[in-house]
Amino acid sequence: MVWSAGLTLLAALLPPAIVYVGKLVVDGVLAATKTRSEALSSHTLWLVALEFALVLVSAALGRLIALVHEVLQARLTTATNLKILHKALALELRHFEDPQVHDTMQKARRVADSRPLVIVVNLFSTVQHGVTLASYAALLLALSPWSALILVAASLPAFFVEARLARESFELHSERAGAARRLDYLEWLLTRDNHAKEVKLYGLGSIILDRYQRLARLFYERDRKYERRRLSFGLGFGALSILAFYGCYAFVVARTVMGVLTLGEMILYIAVFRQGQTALQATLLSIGSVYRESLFMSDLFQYLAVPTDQEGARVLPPRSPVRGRAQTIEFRDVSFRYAGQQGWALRHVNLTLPAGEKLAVVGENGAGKSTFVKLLLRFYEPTEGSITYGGVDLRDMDPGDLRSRFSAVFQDFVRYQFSAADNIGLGDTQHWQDAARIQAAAEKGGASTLIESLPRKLDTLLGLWFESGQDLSVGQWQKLAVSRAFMRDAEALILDEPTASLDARAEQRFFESFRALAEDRTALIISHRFSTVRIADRVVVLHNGEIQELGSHEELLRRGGQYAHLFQLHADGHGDEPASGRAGR
Ligand SMILES: Nc1ncnc2c1ncn2[C@@H]1O[C@H](COP(=O)(O)OP(=O)(O)OP(=O)(O)O)[C@@H](O)[C@H]1O
Repeated sequence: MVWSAGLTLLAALLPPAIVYVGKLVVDGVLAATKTRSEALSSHTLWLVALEFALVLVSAALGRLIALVHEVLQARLTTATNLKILHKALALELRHFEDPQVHDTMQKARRVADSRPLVIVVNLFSTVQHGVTLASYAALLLALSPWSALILVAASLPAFFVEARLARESFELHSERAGAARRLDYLEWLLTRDNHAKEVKLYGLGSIILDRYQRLARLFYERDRKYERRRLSFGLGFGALSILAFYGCYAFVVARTVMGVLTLGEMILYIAVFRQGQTALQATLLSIGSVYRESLFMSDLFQYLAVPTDQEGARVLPPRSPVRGRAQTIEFRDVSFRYAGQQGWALRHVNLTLPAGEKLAVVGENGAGKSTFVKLLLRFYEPTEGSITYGGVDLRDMDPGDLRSRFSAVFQDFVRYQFSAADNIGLGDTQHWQDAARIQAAAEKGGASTLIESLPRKLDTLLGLWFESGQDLSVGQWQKLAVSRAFMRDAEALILDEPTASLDARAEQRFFESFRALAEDRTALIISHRFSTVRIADRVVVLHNGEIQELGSHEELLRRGGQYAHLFQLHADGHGDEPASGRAGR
């Protein structure tokens, strides 16, 4: 920035100096031809050399400034992107599920690439052109204050129109942020590997492409209309400034013919007027540009200002149950409604999980199982009621502290396109490079045979996104996700359909070892599979967000309610014996 400022200031002073030396040259030539003086002509030649040197420096300065700006651009873009990413890390889950926040984030990311630099550069060039302009103005005022006034008056309307168009362009962009995101989505659908199968099988290409084209055409039409308006204004006001220039030109020529001005002065004034006009327009354009870009930058600031302080603890210092052992978890009359939704996702949930209990959560699609987990991890707060962990209200705990006590295998676990070691190690950021721990976790998660079969064992890069990556089957990825969950020495485990993609043998092994692996940790298992559910101490059946039944597998079977009914259906469909004796415990 300092380099840019210094060089820009220097560059600002050069054009008037060059013009002035040009005037001295003309005057020198006239004087020399009149007097035929040797000394005068050699003096004039030195002036030409000086002008040459100044032009050379000016050209070099231009290149140097461009270099400084390149460097600044690279640093500014990284810095802005880092800010955006830091903010993304601070966002809460509810933000990621909010289309408005997505729009804001999208707009902020578009701003990050070039706009910050454009503002900096234009601020400097405003100063540069301003300084050049001031020096021209000083020269011009000596000729005629009127011509200076005309110069300014002829440029102002263009400036105001430019500012107005800038606002229009910004509004245009803001309006269509949602549509732009849809366009990105369609593009993403057509270009990502995991969509290719369906797109090809169902022949979706033309439908998606058609939607893309229709949206893109809409954008194009609006852009064209806007650019046409800009052009017509530009032509009109351009003609006005040419008129002003030639008016003054005629005035200066007349004064020279009358002998009031020397030829050198005439050349000086014409150059000053022409370049002054250019400098003034450039100044106004830079100001307009700073204005337009700051409108766009407001998107970035709006995104950075998305409030994320709702996650903090209610009390300071936050309360924290003793670490290192399982704690009682209690839902006290918890009801929850997603923002903007009418219906309740959970209603009057009362449930106590003693430390170390293994609880299965079952229920049909949309019953509220995932919501239950989201509340427990404090991704959301109950609309009514409260949840306690080790007797402490979750709202009084630091969310980082709370989450560090849990391990989880989510239904939509992540497939990190990193090495196999990273895929497991990232489950515990404290020890993520500890090979012995990774091996042990792989063993627990049933991934050790898989890792042995990989060409570079734990160092094998997984996924097909990068060169030499090795893709895995869904079940193999799931084994890594389960291993990742065992990386951390957690107090509680959350397993959302942990065996959904495992083969029969792997599933069997998981059941057999689950109790030993879970040890005395509290565990929450969400599943539609009754074979999985039976390894739990108790089962809670959710229905429309409410607890419908609660008890052990055997109790619920005996009760003959919804659970027994579903179990029977499942057994009929799968040839499973509804015999309680086969329960995992
Ligand atoms: N982010 C969200 N915003 C608004 N409503 C939501 C959101 N997530 C879930 N819901 C609604 O809340 C209710 C409970 O959803 P939840 O995801 O907890 O069900 P689930 O039991 O986990 O279902 P599944 O077995 O299909 O995974 C559903 O009616 C669902 O439509």
